[in-house]
Amino acid sequence: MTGKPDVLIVGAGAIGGFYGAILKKAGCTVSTVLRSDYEVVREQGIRITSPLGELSFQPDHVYREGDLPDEAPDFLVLCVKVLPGVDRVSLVAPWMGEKTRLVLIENGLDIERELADAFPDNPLISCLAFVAASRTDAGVIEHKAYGKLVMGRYPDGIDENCQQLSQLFTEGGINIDLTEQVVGERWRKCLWNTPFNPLSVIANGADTRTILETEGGEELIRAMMREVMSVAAAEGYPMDESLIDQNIKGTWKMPAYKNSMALDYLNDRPIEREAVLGNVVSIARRHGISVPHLNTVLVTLKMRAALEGRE
Ligand SMILES: NC(=O)C1=CN([C@@H]2O[C@H](COP(=O)(O)OP(=O)(O)OC[C@H]3O[C@@H](n4cnc5c(N)ncnc54)[C@H](OP(=O)(O)O)[C@@H]3O)[C@@H](O)[C@H]2O)C=CC1
Ligand SMILES: CC(C)(CO)C(=O)C(=O)O
Repeated sequence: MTGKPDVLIVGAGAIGGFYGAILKKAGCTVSTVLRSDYEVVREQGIRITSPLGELSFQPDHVYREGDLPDEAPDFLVLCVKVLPGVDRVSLVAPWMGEKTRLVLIENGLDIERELADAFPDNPLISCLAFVAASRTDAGVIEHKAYGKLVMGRYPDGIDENCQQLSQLFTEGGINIDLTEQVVGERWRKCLWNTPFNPLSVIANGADTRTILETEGGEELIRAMMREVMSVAAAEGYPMDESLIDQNIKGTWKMPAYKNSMALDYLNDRPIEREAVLGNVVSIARRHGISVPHLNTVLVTLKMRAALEGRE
């Protein structure tokens, strides 16, 4: 016993492994539920290279689906990709206790609702990760840069659970922005992800530079951003137009970068098309808002997936 909370990471890939390491550094007991990396992580732990220094760690327990922990964790941190074939409710259900706080570190819009409905009595903390990390081999994670988390209670507010988790991440060396409006923050993050991630896949895994430097590329991104903004506003999360310029300028300043969806596509893994793009188009439809650029990208991705036998 460390006196610090027990944390269970479900889906310890790039994000789960990295943020699990931060919580371990903060003194928490950190266990993992793994699938394909189970044997390797049991033997060798999670190896991480990072500009933050040594973060590699051996999880306190290494589980796989079907195992049952002796005690439910204080925090269950879910970091699997949000994919149509992945039943996240069934995945976490066996590990949830009465007092377990459920934490999501995942991309996408409207991804909390099904978990909030399934576990109405467990506090739900939703987080957005601003980090560049990837899993380069089984149990091996490369953290390249950044790491900030934006965090709030779902659907809104900041409670003592958020404060406690935020404190732990801070102790582990990560910057945290606590927000009263985490859903609004998801829209702000998707202002970037919803155009860039799917477009990089259509462009065969293109990086940010290629997208912006291609004639018409920046214009296309701006048009998609405007559509995301109009849907967000209809949902009650208006954003200032200047955010588009800020995002574009910030991206020009970054070195060429392949986002997580581009990496999934290039590594032949399923992409989070619905969580990042499809849900935005569905919400637009509900409000009767026309989003022709987003819809074109969505339908094109579906065609590609059909041709490539991806779904
Ligand atoms: N990587 C990044 O830089 C960023 C990622 N994000 C978001 O974070 C989330 C996680 O992404 P990331 O960590 O990159 O993804 P990874 O693919 O690296 O990790 C996901 C992990 O979940 C595991 N998993 C899936 N299903 C199960 C299961 N049934 N039981 C146990 N483990 C399972 C996978 O195992 P297996 O190998 O068996 O599939 C894998 O280890 C996504 O929503 C992503 O969009 C957000 C910002 C940046
Ligand atoms: C913001 C960014 C680009 C990395 O933090 C991301 O969310 C992704 O790679 O999907």
